[in-house]
Amino acid sequence: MLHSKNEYLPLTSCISVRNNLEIGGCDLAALAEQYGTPLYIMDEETLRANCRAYQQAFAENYPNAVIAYASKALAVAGIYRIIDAEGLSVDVVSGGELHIALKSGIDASKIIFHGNNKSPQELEDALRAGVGLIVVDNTAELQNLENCAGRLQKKAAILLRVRPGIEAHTHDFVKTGGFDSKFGVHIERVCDFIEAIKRCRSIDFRGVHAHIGSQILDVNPFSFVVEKMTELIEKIQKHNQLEVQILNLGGGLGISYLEKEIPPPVADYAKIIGQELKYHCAKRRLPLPQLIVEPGRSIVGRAGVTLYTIGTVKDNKNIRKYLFVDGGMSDNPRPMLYDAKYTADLVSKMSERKTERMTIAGKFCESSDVLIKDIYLPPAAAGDLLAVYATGAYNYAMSSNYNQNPRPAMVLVNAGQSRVLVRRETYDDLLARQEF
Ligand SMILES: Cc1ncc(COP(=O)(O)O)c(C=O)c1O
Ligand SMILES: N[C@@H](CCCC[NH3+])C(=O)O
Repeated sequence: MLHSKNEYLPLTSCISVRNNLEIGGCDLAALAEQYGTPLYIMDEETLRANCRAYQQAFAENYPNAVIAYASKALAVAGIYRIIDAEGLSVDVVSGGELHIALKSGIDASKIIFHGNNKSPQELEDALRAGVGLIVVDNTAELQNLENCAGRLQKKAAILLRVRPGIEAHTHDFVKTGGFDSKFGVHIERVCDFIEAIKRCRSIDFRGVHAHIGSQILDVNPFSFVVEKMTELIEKIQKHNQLEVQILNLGGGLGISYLEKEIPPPVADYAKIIGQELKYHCAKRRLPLPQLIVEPGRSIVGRAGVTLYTIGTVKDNKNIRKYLFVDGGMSDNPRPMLYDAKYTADLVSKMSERKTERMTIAGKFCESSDVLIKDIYLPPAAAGDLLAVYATGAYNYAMSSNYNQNPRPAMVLVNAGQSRVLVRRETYDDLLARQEF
């Protein structure tokens, strides 16, 4: 059965007239016939609803806020277009993401450019394009940017990335705000760094940025970071006599991957940030800054489902029963990298009892190529379709051609229609950049 309150399901999930799982008005078995598997499916309604939830929550709690989609989660032209149509700005983290965003029609002034090691070429591309903000990570980068902007006779509007010393409860590899992190400038050294910024003729300091981690399922770390950053803003205004116009708090709000995992609603996240920011600014007699938040996962994660075909059912008697699918670690490396958990259903057995404990493994030549360990499903057979939920973020974005498997196609579904956002790679694509 489908419990529509399960937050890992796309909003449009239901059972089709053919008794299969349906998303965006499209029967998943029909999508498998039309496009083949593995297949990434993106539900437009869920994606738009997530954008609107952010817009509305901040309009109600802190209207001077910009929502910038962190496109590292899924940097695909058709997705950028929807994000843009919903009125969000965009955060990019490489020349490649910048290129796709610009080609997708995103106005450069709505782009925020991140990265801890931007190359001189990337900085030049960003300046030439006229991106709205560049987030400076370190001294060498400040110097490169100053030189480049001077050469181009441009002024670079920047935020300074700060390492605030806050560790959110999340996997070690997706924490970014602690003092040991590779990102940003230690909060105690920010005022000195800003003195260096003041000596730059082609740099226009606009504000500060902090991002404390990803897949955060508790709003309290966000309230700590607001307190720390307003303390810092006061220090900057006193010590550097510079106005901090913008406070960027990064992204990080988590999503549901499993039934028991319940993320805070976006409304609560916006409320706590809005409340705390107003409170701490009033306490310190600071003007309210413009706020930027950069959600990635919580915009696209729930909208995505990956569809696989089961090839083999292998019973290692008394130990483990495997379902082998036609994808795996190359289309979703998150279980292997972060021990990430997912849940899944058999598309055509949605009403059957889940009586068998299975392990879903991929087709790659690695023992770690296991997508889901110990999931209960109805008895499965070769040819059954498996839908893995909440794969919209950091799946296609982190995919590879390991074992020379072509990447799956991605389709967008809405109101019974489907269209290709990314075509399936071919064997010739695998050879396309190789020389004999
Ligand atoms: C600077 C920055 N902003 C935004 C994000 C997006 O994070 P999330 O996908 O967790 O919302 C990240 C990634 O963690 C990031 O490093
Ligand atoms: N790639 C990570 C999130 C990293 C976010 C980028 N700072 C994940 O899949 O969970």
